[in-house]
Amino acid sequence: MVDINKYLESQLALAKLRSECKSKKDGVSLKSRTAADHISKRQVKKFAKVSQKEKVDQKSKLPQLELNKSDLKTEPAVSASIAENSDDDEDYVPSEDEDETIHLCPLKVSSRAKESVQKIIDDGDTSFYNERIKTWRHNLAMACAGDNKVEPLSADIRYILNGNEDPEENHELQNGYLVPNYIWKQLYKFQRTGVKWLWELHQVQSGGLLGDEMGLGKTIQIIAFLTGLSKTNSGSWDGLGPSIIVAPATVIYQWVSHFHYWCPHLRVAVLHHTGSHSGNHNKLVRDIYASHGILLLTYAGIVKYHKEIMARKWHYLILDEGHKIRNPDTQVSKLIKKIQTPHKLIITGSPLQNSLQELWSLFDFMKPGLLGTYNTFMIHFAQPITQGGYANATEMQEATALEIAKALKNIITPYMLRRSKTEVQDHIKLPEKNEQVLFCALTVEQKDLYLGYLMGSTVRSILDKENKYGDPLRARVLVALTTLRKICNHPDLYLYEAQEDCEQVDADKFGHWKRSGKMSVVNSLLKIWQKQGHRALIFTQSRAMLCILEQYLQNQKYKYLKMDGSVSVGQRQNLIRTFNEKPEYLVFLATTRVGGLGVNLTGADRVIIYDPDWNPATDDQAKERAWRIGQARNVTVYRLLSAGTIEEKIYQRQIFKHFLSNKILLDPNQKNVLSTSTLQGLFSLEEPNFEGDTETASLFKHTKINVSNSKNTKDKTHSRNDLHLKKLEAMKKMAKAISKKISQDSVEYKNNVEVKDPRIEYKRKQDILRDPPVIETPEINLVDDKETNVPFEHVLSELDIINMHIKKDYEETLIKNVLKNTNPEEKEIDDDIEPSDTSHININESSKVVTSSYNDNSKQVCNKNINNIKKGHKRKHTSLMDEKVENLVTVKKVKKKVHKSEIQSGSDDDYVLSKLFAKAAVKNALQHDVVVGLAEKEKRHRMKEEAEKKAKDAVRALKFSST
Ligand SMILES: Nc1ncnc2c1ncn2[C@@H]1O[C@H](COP(=O)(O)OP(=O)(O)OP(=O)(O)O)[C@@H](O)[C@H]1O
Repeated sequence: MVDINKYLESQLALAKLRSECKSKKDGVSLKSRTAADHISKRQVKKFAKVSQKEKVDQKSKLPQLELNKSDLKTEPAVSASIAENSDDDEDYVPSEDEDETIHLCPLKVSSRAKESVQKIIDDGDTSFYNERIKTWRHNLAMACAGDNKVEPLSADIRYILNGNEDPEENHELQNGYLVPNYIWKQLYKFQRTGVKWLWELHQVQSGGLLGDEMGLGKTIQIIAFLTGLSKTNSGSWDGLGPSIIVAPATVIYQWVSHFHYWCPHLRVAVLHHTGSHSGNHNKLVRDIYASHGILLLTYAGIVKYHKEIMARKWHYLILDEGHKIRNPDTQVSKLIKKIQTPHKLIITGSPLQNSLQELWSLFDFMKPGLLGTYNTFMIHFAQPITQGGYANATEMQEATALEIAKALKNIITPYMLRRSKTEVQDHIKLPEKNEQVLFCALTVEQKDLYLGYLMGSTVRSILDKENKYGDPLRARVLVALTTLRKICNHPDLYLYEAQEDCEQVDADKFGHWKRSGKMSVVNSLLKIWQKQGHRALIFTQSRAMLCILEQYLQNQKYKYLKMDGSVSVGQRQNLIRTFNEKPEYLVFLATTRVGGLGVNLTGADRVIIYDPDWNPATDDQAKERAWRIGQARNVTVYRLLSAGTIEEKIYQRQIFKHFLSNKILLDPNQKNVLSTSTLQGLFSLEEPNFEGDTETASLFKHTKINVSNSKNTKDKTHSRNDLHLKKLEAMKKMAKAISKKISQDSVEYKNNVEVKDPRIEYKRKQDILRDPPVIETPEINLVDDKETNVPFEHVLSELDIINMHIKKDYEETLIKNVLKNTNPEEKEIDDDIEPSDTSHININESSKVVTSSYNDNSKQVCNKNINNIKKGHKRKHTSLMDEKVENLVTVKKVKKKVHKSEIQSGSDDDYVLSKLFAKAAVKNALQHDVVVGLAEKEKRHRMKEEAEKKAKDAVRALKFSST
């Protein structure tokens, strides 16, 4: 006889298995798998194209970058050929082009960034230049005559208005070099040293690198020096001859405005299609050359106008952000090195970014031969120093690296002047800067998509040891990493790519901030900062992400300005000026590449680096836009990283590069920390360890920020917050226990009372087991929207938090159920809960009242809440819950009163962090400065002698190679 129960059981088990397989293959959802399949198919097509192109390139003998797995173990560097072919991925690919570009965003974001701003006009147009000079002379004469209402102001006019008499007065340095007093007196002491150093280099006709940290006034030092030359009637040009300054597109007009202010008599023209010159650009070059003026070009401009430029011999060639020629193989590097001039200068705050090869390229421009031939330098210097930097280096390798790094430092020191902000702090008195790395949790959707893609065919093909998928491995790695980074930023960046062309984008849902862990953090930060009166810069690598952020800012009605490649080069400086001058703008939103280099954005005192770059210098440059001369308020920088993902690996890689760079530029004894990463490691999703730390946080444990223990913290806020957290945890545990009990009770109860049919009963049991009551983690958001006069911090008791922020009224239902289904024998519900911080709920069947071991106050609140629930009273916020507005505080109308003490940056930051931790949006925070500046002086004497010998050999080899 067939046992009907057994049959049903097996059928149910089968059905369950099928449905599980269908919905969650390999632990990811169907949606995730479908998206990964779509994307992988497209990517395969792309690889085929790249592979084809590489074959063609090989045939035509174009410069090739070698591809092998060991390369990728250390860095997934990018080849130009790949960049050209991966249109969709160009956001994350280094590029020189900062000119107009298209948006890759499906949203139509109305651009409020296009403010009507006045354009800076260069001296390309001769009549305009003559007019400007006339006005300046007139104003100067008026100022000398005592009129103090002249406009526009230049440095010399201001000097007169400040009570000085003679604008022509000069300060004389050695060998008759003259610098006008109106500039000299304005320079900080270290800047004067810079001008003297430039003059020394000039006299021996040597090139040099001015490498002061970002924001210390390199531009002013160069302008002061050139002004001095123009006043010193000596040399082959009898003063200053025609000169070229090459600069990133975003800052060429910044140069114009600085020249007009500091050195109004010089003619400064922009050779770019946005410049004021009309007619033939050859004529402009001729005019500027004849008038001993300054010609400003972008790096792309060098390629465009190289024939006109190379046809002449120039007095000075200055490369602003000269690290742009760090790759010796690019066309622009090669062309720049061919321009005829005896005086070459590089200005950059990031002279060494990725590898020592870059240093070689910079010196090859400004001091050819100093570092020998490329091959000799790489073998005798770059390789041993890099090797010694890895965590798995032998003691011998470390000692050798140390000595060679010292030798290299000695060689380059005379031609490189670099001062850090710390060194000159006594002069410039910069406010404090606090820099933190926030490890943000992925949302459930992001995690699902991330894992789905990791299991997809693109990643499988990369990790396949036999590599049966064929070349190009590098292209596949790059594309896969880029895809993962998109998921980390926002799921829609990935899903949009995965969908079919004909599918419509739902503009309401697309890019919603709640679907991205990092955007949720941005949302909290901006709310808090707006209340605290801070203003923020937000940098992201990708234009599509910029678009999503812009849409978010518009939805939230924040005032912002936006700058990316689509903003005309001629308008960028004005946009920056508008932001600095108008405090009503809360946010300046920019792509790291366009807005992160060379510009002054001191209007902001908060910076968010939304996504990390492989190259730490890119992020460093961006964050320094706010923390520079001219900044009066303390600056806080947050780098956002998705915990456990590729972004953590990028950050670790950044730290390694910092060590490498510091070894040469600062301290050869820099300690190494990281091992080389593997492909396997890049394509994984790390879970936090047993202590809840992310991989990086556990590596740099000593720099971890413990909000509750932080010294500067406002004690009250923290202890209160700590209390909330503990109680929240306790409440969560309690909720779990109650829920468990309810399901048990209800099963038992129904078993006894209702159920007759064994098949129905079995099915019901299975359903409960398959779909246990969902324990919603109470999501909290401590930031309020509405206003009352109740102090913000005092409003939220722990019960309020639970009651206010739970989803779908879970807790209310839960308590109601408990009241209905209490078990007299069950006293202590949860053994895990510690007596000190918990509410051991005793359930009294007869009275059906929940009592707890809270203090009286809490008890009252609790009872009041329960009574309210019983009476069917709902809090005001429930109406919003009904509208399914999750994550928003809707409870009480609260006005955040900003305490004076909170205005101090330190406590502000701690306050902000405590909020972020409380919401569990941030898993860990590290003090970035400490991580990077970790320079334990580990002297390794044992092998010193041998290492020194190797270093001497290296220097000898280098000298030999350059003769
Ligand atoms: N001596 C000075 N007097 C007044 N302002 C100064 C002085 N030196 C620098 N500044 C101001 O400091 C800011 C930073 O200067 P600048 O842009 O030249 O820095 P930088 O070193 O070139 O930075 P970056 O490497 O980021 O390009 C500018 O706003 C500049 O006007």
